[in-house]
Amino acid sequence: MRLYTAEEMGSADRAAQEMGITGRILMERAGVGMATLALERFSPRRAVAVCGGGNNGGDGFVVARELHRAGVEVEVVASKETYRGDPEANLRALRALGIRVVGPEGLEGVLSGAELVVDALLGTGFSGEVREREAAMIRQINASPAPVLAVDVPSGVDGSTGEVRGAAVRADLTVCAHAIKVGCVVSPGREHAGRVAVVDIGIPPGAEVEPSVVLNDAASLAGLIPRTAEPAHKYSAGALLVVAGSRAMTGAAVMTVAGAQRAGCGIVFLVTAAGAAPLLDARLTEAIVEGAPEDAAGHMGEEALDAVLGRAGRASAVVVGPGLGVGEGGRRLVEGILREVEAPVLLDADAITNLAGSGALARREAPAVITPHAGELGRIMGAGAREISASRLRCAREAARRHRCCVLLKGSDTIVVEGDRAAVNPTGHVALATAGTGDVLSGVIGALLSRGVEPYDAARAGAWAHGRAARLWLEETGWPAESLIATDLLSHLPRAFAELLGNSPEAEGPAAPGSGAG
Ligand SMILES: NC(=O)C1=CN([C@@H]2O[C@H](COP(=O)(O)OP(=O)(O)OC[C@H]3O[C@@H](n4cnc5c(N)ncnc54)[C@H](OP(=O)(O)O)[C@@H]3O)[C@@H](O)[C@H]2O)[C@@H](O)CC1
Ligand SMILES: Nc1ncnc2c1ncn2[C@@H]1O[C@H](COP(=O)(O)OP(=O)(O)O)[C@@H](O)[C@H]1O
Ligand SMILES: [K+]
Repeated sequence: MRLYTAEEMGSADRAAQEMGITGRILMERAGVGMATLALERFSPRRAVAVCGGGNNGGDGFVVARELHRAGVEVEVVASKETYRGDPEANLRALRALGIRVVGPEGLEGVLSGAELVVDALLGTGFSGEVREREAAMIRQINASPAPVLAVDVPSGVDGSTGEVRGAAVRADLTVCAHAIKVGCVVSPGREHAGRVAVVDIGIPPGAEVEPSVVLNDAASLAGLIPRTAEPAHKYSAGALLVVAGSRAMTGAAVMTVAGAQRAGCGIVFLVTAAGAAPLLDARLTEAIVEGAPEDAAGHMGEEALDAVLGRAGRASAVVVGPGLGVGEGGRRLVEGILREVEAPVLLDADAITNLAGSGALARREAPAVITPHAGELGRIMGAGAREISASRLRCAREAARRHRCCVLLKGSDTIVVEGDRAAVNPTGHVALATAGTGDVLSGVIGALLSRGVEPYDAARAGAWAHGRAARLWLEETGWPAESLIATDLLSHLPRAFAELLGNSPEAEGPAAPGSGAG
């Protein structure tokens, strides 16, 4: 599925016009397609179309005309006094049909009794902060009890970034012309968009441009995860070292290791604080657990580095961080790992926090992935979680550039960035907002790294499978999303991976003796 920024959509639009498909044709098809969806999804008897002064408003005029033709009682609010070009022609058609058109001052009146509001105030031509006049209209739309269908992008949301500065429409359904706009899948825009649909507006294939952000769907991940090839042994299937846990925090290490095992690792080593090792050894039947020196707080510090490096020599990837503990010793441990370990390293949780103010990631030449949530990213970017959350795509890109690594920024829209590449994951679910799911994710991505998958692809595939596992659990149990606990993901990760691998475990048949991940 394609994602476009405003600029990319503009390029495709211009290319289409150069091929003789006029803006008027595109607008007509957009409006007709959107009206069809409005009728299908909402069956309104009374509708209001709130139309701005640009082409987004022009689309809205076409939607209004089509709804009227289908017998819906329609009223139109036109935000500008004078229109030009295609929007003007479409507005004239409304007037000729006797459809009532009022100015912004009439909005409140027409909203009462509406069964659908079509939000065509601002589209991809908008960025920055909404001016007060339009902001007041947006607040009125949001105060109306009627469902809202947003044309192309919810008004007030930056279509290229998902950023919202000030007022923005909260839609139930956003219908994008030709391609989903990036701002409809990146938070906070994502939360404003509601469900997202696309209508074909007749852009010919030759007019497509290369998108700068991709939707991390199953199709884009096809073929990226290798099966374990014969002749195989447990090391060739992927050997992961997990450096996690502290005396008072053991569950995080369990979930990271278990996530890695279910994502196909042949062997998982855990180096943990000495005080946590006996308990973790008992709980992790298949893993090889080693206790390393700990400080008075029960955290591993620089003294644990020898144990870590000893094990790292046998591992094809390393995950550091869950339950590690925060402090100066932990910082030196993480810096030592980044300096000494050649294999891909994934940093999560406290390992990221420990690097606040450190240049160790940027200095590292070998591959690295970090998997922060907004708060953790803020710590290594010298910013607050709110600042990160307001500009997620920009901040993830900036972090990847500054720290020279692959960045997976967690959230409802999990974003993966490396260099110029960026992907937004669609499988996330609110059910994942529960303690420990991030630990499972770092184990899953670590497993993929250990199996030789490139960092950017490992992060994308891991995020996809992690979200998909939650959805499979919801489908299978029928239980409320709130009841999911992180370890529930473990039993559903295999089915999520089966979908990515393209064949179910049953279809594969029983493994021959001596094959598969040990
Ligand atoms: N491209 C395509 O292929 C196709 C595009 N299509 C459609 O066109 C849309 C893009 O249309 P667009 O470029 O005319 O811009 P649009 O979103 O209507 O915004 C301009 C209006 O917003 C206003 N405005 C701006 N900033 C503001 C602010 N801060 N605060 C308040 N107001 C502000 C600005 O006001 P002005 O500055 O002019 O006073 C002007 O009135 C796109 O989303 C899709 O729906 C389809 O028809 C088919 C093919
Ligand atoms: N509302 C949400 N929708 C989708 N995914 C979410 C949501 N909230 C959290 N997640 C996902 O859940 C995981 C939480 O990770 P994290 O915050 O590190 O938790 P923990 O440290 O407790 O494991 C991340 O993968 C994140 O993307
Ligand atoms: K809109």
